Order: sequence, then C-alpha cells, then structure tokens
Amino acid sequence: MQTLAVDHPLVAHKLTMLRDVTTDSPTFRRLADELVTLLAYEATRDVRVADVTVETPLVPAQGVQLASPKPLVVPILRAGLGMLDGMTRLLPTAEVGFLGMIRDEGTLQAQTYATRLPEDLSGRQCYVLDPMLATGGTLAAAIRLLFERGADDVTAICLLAAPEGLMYMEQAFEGTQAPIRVVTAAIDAHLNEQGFIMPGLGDAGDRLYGVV
Ligand SMILES: O=P(O)(O)OC[C@H]1O[C@H](OP(=O)(O)OP(=O)(O)O)[C@H](O)[C@@H]1O
Ligand SMILES: O=c1cc[nH]c(=O)[nH]1
Ligand SMILES: [Mg+2]
Repeated sequence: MQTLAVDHPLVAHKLTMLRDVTTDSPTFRRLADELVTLLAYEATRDVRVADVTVETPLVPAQGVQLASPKPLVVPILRAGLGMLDGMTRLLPTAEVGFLGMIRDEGTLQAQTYATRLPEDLSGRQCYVLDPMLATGGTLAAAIRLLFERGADDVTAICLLAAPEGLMYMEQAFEGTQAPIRVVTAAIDAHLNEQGFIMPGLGDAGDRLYGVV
C-alpha cells in the first residue's frame, strides 16, 4: 500500500478551516469540495490513459485520453457524498457507484447498509471517497468489496487519516498484488478512546449534513 499526505499550502489552509469548530456547514461543504479537487489531482497521477491523435487547426498531434473501461468513483455514504462533486469535476466521464456504510460507535465495526456497484469491476480503476480514515475498518471493508468484484487498482482519497488506521490497512492488505493507494490531506496524531481522529475535525458526516 502506498500512502501520500499531500504537502501543499492550499491543502493545509483549507484543512485548517475544516478543522475549525466555528466553520459552519455550508462553508464546510464548500471547503471539502475544494480540497477533494486538489487531492484528486495527486490521486489520479496513475489514471490509465490511451494514446490518441487529434487534429489541431494546423497538424495532427499526439495526445492521450482516459482509457476504457472508465474509472469508477465510489463515495462511501454518508460523509463521502460531500466529496463526490469535487472528484467528478476532475473526472467528469467517470462512472459512480455507491456504498452505504456506518461505523457502530460502540464496537467501532463497520456495517454495510447499501451497495450499488457494477457487478463486474474487472480491469477497473476505482477511486474510493471517504473523508475520515480512523480505525480503517470502513475503508478496508469497502476495498475488499471492490476486489471481490474484480477491481485491480484502488485509490482512496481521505481528508484525514490516523496512523492506527493506516497501519490496519497495511496489515489487512499485506501481500495483495493489486496497487492500493491512500491519498490524504494529513496524517493526524492518533485516535482517542472513542475512535475519533485527534486533533481531527470531529464527525465529518455531522459537520456536512447535521446530526441524525
Ligand atoms: O475508519 P473507521 O473507524 O471505520 O471510521 C471512519 C468512518 O466513520 C465515518 O462514517 P460514519 O460511520 O460516521 O457514517 P456517516 O458517514 O454516515 O456519518 C467516516 O465517514 C468513515 O466512513
Ligand atoms: O474522527 C472521526 C472518526 C470517524 N468518523 C468521523 O467522522 N470522524
Ligand atoms: Mg458520521
């Protein structure tokens, strides 16, 4: 597994505003959207392209276009939905699948309550969107599901990751041949007793959409 914490002043600036408890929900949504687009630029560095020739007004020119099959973007509901527009802005022709997952706040185990993905993901590059990689249970379960359907290359984009979750992911996918990448705006210090990322930004789903 490869992990990339994107080191860029605009990423750091937007993340700081996201962390701020006084940032209201509309501003939080806008910042999350902008931040994802910046992270997506790094996360798509290995997106597959095919050679193509186009006619300029003057001569033919060699270039590239996104290869087929097109990448699949998978936001993990609920909080991952706040990252979808920022991602598809950069990859407008990608298809979108959905996973609904919730972490039991007592046991910290992830449960899947909705799956809407293509049955066959053979040869597909997948981009999983989830703002928080805490224990890693949710992301690992999501990636296992994608591999079961044949995905051969998975990149997760997270706004924040905890060292404990990254270590859990390393162990969960040790020996896996397929590339797995985690791209994040920052790796925070640790998890607290409730499994929250510290210093973190609180409950990402609640800050995006309110407490339910
Ligand atoms: O790494 P983990 O320990 O598994 O925790 C991370 C998960 O927890 C949050 O979702 P939550 O369960 O709060 O659902 P929500 O998006 O509906 O708020 C977050 O968006 C991740 O999906
Ligand atoms: O810090 C955390 C951990 C899990 N889920 C969140 O929304 N925030
Ligand atoms: Mg939540």
